[in-house]
Amino acid sequence: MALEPNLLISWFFLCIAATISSTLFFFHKKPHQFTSKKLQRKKKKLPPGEMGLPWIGETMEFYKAQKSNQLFEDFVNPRIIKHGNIFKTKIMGSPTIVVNGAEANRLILSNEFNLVKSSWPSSSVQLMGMNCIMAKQGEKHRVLRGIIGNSLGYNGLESLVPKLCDAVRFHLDTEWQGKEEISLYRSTKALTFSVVFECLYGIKVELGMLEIFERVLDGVFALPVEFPCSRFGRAKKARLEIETMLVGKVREKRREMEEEGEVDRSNTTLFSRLVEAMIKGDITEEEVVDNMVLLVFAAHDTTSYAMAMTFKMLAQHPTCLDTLLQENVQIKANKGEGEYLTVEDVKKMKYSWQVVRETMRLSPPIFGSFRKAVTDIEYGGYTIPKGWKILWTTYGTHYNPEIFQDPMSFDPSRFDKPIQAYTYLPFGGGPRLCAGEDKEKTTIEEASNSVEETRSDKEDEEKTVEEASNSVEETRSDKDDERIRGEIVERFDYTEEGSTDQSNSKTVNFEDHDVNEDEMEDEKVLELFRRKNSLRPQVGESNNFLSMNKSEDRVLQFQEDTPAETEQTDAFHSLNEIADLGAMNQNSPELLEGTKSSSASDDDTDDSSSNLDLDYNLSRYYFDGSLPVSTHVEETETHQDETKMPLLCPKQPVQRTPWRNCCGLLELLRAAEP
Ligand code: HEM
Repeated sequence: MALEPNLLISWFFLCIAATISSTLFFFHKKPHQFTSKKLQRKKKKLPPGEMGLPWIGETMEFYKAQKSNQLFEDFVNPRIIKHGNIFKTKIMGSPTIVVNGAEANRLILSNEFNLVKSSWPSSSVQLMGMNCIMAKQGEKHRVLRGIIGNSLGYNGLESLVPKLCDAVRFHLDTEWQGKEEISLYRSTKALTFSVVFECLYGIKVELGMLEIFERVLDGVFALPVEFPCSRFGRAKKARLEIETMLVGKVREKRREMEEEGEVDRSNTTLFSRLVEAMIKGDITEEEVVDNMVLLVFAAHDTTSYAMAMTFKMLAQHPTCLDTLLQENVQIKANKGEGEYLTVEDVKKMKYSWQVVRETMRLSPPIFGSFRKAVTDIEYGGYTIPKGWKILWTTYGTHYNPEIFQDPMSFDPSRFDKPIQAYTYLPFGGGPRLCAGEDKEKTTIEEASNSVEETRSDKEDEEKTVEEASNSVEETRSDKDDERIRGEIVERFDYTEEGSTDQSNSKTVNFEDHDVNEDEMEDEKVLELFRRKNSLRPQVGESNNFLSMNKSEDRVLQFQEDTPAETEQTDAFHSLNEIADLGAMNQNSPELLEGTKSSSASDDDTDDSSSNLDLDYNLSRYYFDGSLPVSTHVEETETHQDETKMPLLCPKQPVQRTPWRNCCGLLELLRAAEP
């Protein structure tokens, strides 16, 4: 009992100590937390821009621009002018930051898995498959990348090149030989589709297969609403058909390979490599099938466009065509009768590759693509909040006069000089750099060469062909490719989603932010826009702008006046089911209508009278209606001596000049001479 007062005193002091320390803690800690949060919130400055209407945001403007194939010109560019190279918007429920410029490209593309992750709309993921490489992160991505990359790298190409030669030759013989009219884009599509199936998979293309795949493609950017009659519903049905077919092929291949035992490495296809990995247990059957589906689209839809545009550019630039032909003549001069091209020959096609690169600078087959921030990213004085979508574009640098002088002119020789990293991005960059870059290069160049072979049979008699130089320097692009590939392997650790490795990053914050995550998760944003052509000027190039618009208007005026155009479009409708182009399709008949009417109402069209021939020809670039009608090269960029150059019209009869060795693509260009 005597201890009681002491206990009380101790208790009393204890209470006082606790009160003081908790008060100190409260006053010391809480205000600090409060202040820092406030400061942090203050630090998070969103880029300028408008979020538009609730939920819908600026989706309507976005769709409208996309529908008229003017996504950059009508949606991105006006906002760059207003807000700068980085701006915010909201598209299809997702808050999105659009970034432009080399620095931003580097930050976003090189920090895949660290700061951002690839982010596809749910319609695309459902149609390509949850297990395709584009939807994979981390280790799974690395494994798939290894399998695909090995088949498409230069080593894999060694066995692929002869097959590509055969495929191109066969296509020219069967589809071009003796024809007076060629639908160029349809033709390149059919060619690249068969190249993927027959050369990469070793599967014979059967009648109707391309059409089924086109039905899937039609739904890739549609709203994921699955009614039997909706575009997405039709696409899903087509995907199921493909899946059933591919599962059968995969199982058959597996049986075959298991019975054979050791695989003959010299004759492996991408398909057999995928199945081999499945047998080893590295990937599943679903992964094999989904990646086969994805690769069909990734490979054929892009390459066919690049190929068609390359031929168009060559048709419009005869001096470039001559130089390209010379290069091919020289390569052929060193080949024996019936001898196949090799990867080394392809490497020598320096100028041919420059032509293709320049074409893809002006008309990149892919507009750009979307990512999603996996953490807050500080860039350019602004915060890109975690969970927001990020759209990087090829156009932000491809059309920049500070990077590419006189950006709207077609000048393959600009690739003589080194190109700054992350300014030229038709194949993307970073860990998701296109896996098929080398193969794409080879297919297009082979088409030129096969054609050249037929042409030069005749030319050989007329010309003394110089000895081809076997020591053609490795192009800068080759070195670049190697470097980038090296970067992918060495620099990027395949850390799982949400990794906080900041080695390549700018300032990175890891705090959560106020934006509703459910909203972020909405995957309905359109991604990977194939930006067709319709050349437009760069921001601030007002002189160019005017003259180009005039030029385009003239073209469009003629389109309206040219009955051939309607015929072509009609023929296209009856030819295939792709004519069922919905509102989202950039090449829809509505687009044709829309373009016509807008041109008709423009006053500038009168200026065109002095260039009727040129415009008439230009106006014929329909490519089956699958490309925008306004494909043309502006008068300003055409050399004086080229202005009367007749242009390749895929549907234009070429009877004026007899076909010499008639199956060549480039021969056709020649045949269009007046
Ligand atoms: C002109 C032709 C081509 C162009 C312009 C092109 C463009 C691109 C671009 C821009 C990307 C990156 C997308 C992104 O960052 O989200 C990409 C990725 C990819 N491409 Fe291509 N591509 C072409 C041809 C091919 C071919 C022929 C193949 C295969 C045979 C292919 C297979 C792939 C694959 C698998 C990916 C995904 C890579 C990954 O996620 O790691 N592409 N392509």
